Amino acid sequence: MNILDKIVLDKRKEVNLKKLIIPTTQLETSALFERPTISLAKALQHSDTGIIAEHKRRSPSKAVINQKLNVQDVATGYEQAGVCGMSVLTDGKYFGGSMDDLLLARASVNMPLLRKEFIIDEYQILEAKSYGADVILLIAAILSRDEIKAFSEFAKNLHLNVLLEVHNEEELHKSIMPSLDMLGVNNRNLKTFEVSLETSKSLSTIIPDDFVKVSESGISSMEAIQELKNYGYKGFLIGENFMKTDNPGNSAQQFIKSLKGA
Ligand SMILES: O=C(O)c1ccccc1NCC(=O)[C@H](O)[C@H](O)COP(=O)(O)O
Repeated sequence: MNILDKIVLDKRKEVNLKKLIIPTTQLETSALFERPTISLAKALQHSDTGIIAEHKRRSPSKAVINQKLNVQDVATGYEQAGVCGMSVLTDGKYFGGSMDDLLLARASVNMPLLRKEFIIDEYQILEAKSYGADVILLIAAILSRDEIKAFSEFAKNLHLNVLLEVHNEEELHKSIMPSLDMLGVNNRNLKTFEVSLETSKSLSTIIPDDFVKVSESGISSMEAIQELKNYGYKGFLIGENFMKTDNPGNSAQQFIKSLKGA
């Protein structure tokens, strides 16, 4: 069994258990549920850098990245650096994240927050909204077309942005639909962990112009961003490159400064 199948299997068990502890009615009546959301798609369209900075303690491909920092400091550092939005990994078993990370990030900043999760159930979308997210991620590799349609429409009804992630042509063709805001190309193959920016370049031509294009993973230089911009990318999701440092906010600030000066 590959790692993605294993993650999904664990996620189903986790979600089924969570439903017993916090019922959907409780999520829907939480204080944060009715708040207005902030659009990441709009922020990216109007940005000259397009950086979405991630909070990522560890990962299946890299084990430990940074266990020392707290999410509030990382979030405020990213906001002060001028990023367009922040991605918060909420998976505990494989990434060391939690829903509390999302909540604490929401309490600290006023920029678009993406819940980075393996979404396989509408329950997780309600959870995302009630813990302060503005955007959800849907991963084409683990969802059918019908699920992508149902989950994205469900999220749109909650005024959440939807970022749909693909890694190859087949996933892209399966996923194109009007209920998506952003199309993300993950440069990392989530089954083998191989990373290549060529994936973003080659898929760029077949992504319709109606979607904001986001390139994800393995981005660590401003040269890479400048090149990806030539392929129409507006958003750049960066995790490890910032999180492996002692001060991710500072790293993001330096990165953005050099991007703007280039
Ligand atoms: O990062 C991993 O090892 C990973 C493994 C399996 C599924 C997902 C995984 N990562 C999620 C992400 O998409 C990245 O955290 C995100 O794009 C940032 O990537 P990077 O800048 O390379 O940390």
